[in-house]
Amino acid sequence: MAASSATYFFVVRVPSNSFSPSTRFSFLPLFKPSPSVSLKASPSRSRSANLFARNALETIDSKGTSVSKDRSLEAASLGSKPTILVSEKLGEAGLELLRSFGNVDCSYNLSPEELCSKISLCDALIVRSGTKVTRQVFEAAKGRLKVVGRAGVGIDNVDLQAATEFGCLVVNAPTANTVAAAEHGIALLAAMARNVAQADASIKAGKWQRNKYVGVSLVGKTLAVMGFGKVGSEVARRAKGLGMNVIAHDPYAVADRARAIGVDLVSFDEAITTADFISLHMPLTPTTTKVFNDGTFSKMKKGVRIINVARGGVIDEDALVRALDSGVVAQAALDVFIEEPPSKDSKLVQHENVTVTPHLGASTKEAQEGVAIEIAEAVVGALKGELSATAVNAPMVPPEVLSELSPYVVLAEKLGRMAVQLVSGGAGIKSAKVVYRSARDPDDLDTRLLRAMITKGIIEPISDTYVNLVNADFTAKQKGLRISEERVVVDSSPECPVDSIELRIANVQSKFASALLDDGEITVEGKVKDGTPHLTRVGSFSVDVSLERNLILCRQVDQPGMIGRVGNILGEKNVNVNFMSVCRTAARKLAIMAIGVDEEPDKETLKMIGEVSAIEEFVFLTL
Ligand SMILES: NC(=O)c1ccc[n+]([C@@H]2O[C@H](COP(=O)([O-])OP(=O)(O)OC[C@H]3O[C@@H](n4cnc5c(N)ncnc54)[C@H](O)[C@@H]3O)[C@@H](O)[C@H]2O)c1
Ligand SMILES: O=C(O)[C@H](O)COP(=O)(O)O
Repeated sequence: MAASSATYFFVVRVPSNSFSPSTRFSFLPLFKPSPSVSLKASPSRSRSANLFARNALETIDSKGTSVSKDRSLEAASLGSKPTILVSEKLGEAGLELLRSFGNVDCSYNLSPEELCSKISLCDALIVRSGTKVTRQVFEAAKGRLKVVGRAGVGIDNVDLQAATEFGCLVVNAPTANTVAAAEHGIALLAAMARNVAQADASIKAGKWQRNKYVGVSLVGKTLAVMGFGKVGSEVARRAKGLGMNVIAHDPYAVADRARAIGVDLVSFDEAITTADFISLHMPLTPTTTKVFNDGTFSKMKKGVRIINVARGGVIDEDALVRALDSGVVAQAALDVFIEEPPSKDSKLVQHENVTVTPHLGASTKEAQEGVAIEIAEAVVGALKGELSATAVNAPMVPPEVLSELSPYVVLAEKLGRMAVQLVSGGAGIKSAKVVYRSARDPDDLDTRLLRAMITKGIIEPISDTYVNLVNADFTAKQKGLRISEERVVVDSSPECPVDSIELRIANVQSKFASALLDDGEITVEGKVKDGTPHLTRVGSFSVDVSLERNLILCRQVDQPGMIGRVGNILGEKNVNVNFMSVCRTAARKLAIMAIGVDEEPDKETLKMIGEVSAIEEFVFLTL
């Protein structure tokens, strides 16, 4: 049954007015309008959506969720625009941008229950550090939530694992508040050294305590910056300007970058044992949690002063109280706490040698406007299907790579969809192999996107799981599907990233035996021609048919009149043929006919095709 690859084939291009090839590429089609509503919104619906946006803004700062607000959210969520829930205060410029794209509901101070009850009506959620985006939130979203935007840097309040499992992209705004946070760190450093907060409180209480509030000087002192990233390096730069000797500890920082601003990178122990001031700027991760504890405080210079504008959780707060009481730590200035807000009777907050601010690091007008724009752009881009440069739980693919790979991404998904439909009982697929033929060096071809789309193509037709670049690998693992990849360097133009993609599925039965190679693997291969994905091989049969909507594959005994006979059946049933390709092993021997059709033929039409005597087997595939 398998034909040699040296086959004859010819192609009939059937002009069709009704078909318009899909030109828009979207690798992460995150927002899909509600299926219950027509995509062409009536003018009245557009008006009500705009009205909704206005109403929503009027809910700012309202505690709790009024019935009328949720009704408008429900109404808007059915429309053709995405619904974006903003759960903490966001700069106006960002809100404007969001409103120009979707329905925006600003509901602040939601309880966890209120957030969970709203979230299934929302396509995107924008938070700052005050909203905990837990697994329960993703569960309650029932698959609708596609993007979480963190208007700021730290994403420790978002359950990233759960986001990934639910295919929800998380993006942050990592740059716009850097300077604000660094300035706040310096403000706390200076205020602490000169007892500004304590002296202010004292004088307001009617006292005049000049001897009590004698401070310490900064010039000539050693500052250890723990975490030499964006904020840490800006703090270091400013501290140098104050005449401090700055050292830094960061296991991942580049020494040259530090040296360029006159900072030595040192070990953790050297940093904490030599510093007079220690300023914390690392993220909260399992490794940094409570990294400042009884053990580490005991190694510090007696009388050290600590500033924390990073995350409360990097310090064991009880241990810090002990270190302050014993005098090992002379003073601390804290903007962040394990629990926010901290309890009123927190020993740490109430300690006389502690200066506190309520997580104000990013709170300047300038930073908040910048963050709002940065996050709004990222969320809108993600909803449009673009990959954000600030994606936290998805591989970052540079825009130029993305645009180059875009037609191959479509091809990859269609090959996956095709292959799974060729398997009888598709759910039993355990492994798939993808072979990329390319003139490029394997290191010069990023296939993560292609692999994700093949996974999407294989999984989506046989399950209700939504697959995208975020959750593709996770979902494949969950379903017990192992995707292996092979790259074959071929002699073609390196201008073109991929010459062909071949997908093989082993250890399965096929409902179209001609799709099996001699080794028993279902094999389909495709290429991109003039920007359009084409099927170029099924099993060992060469074909050439553009992968557009629906495809009928027939194996037949080659004889005159076959194209006409099948074409007539389809024509009589008003099924528009847009492409046809026939490949045969030799004249009057076996042939494979691939027919692209715009409409899905009904069962009767397919039965009639099957009854054509020369047709040995056929399959209908939806792409
Ligand atoms: N208080 C605020 O309002 C405020 C504002 C902005 C940022 N932040 C927080 O400040 C921190 C830093 O922000 P950023 O924008 O500079 O982030 P960043 O990612 O640019 O820098 C973090 C640095 O920490 C380093 N790091 C990671 N693990 C470390 C470890 N174990 N020891 C030492 N260094 C380690 C990383 O290599 C990185 O260079 C984050 O926790 C962020 O959430 C707080
Ligand atoms: O990580 C951050 O960006 C800061 O902690 C700012 O948090 P905020 O947005 O809640 O002010």
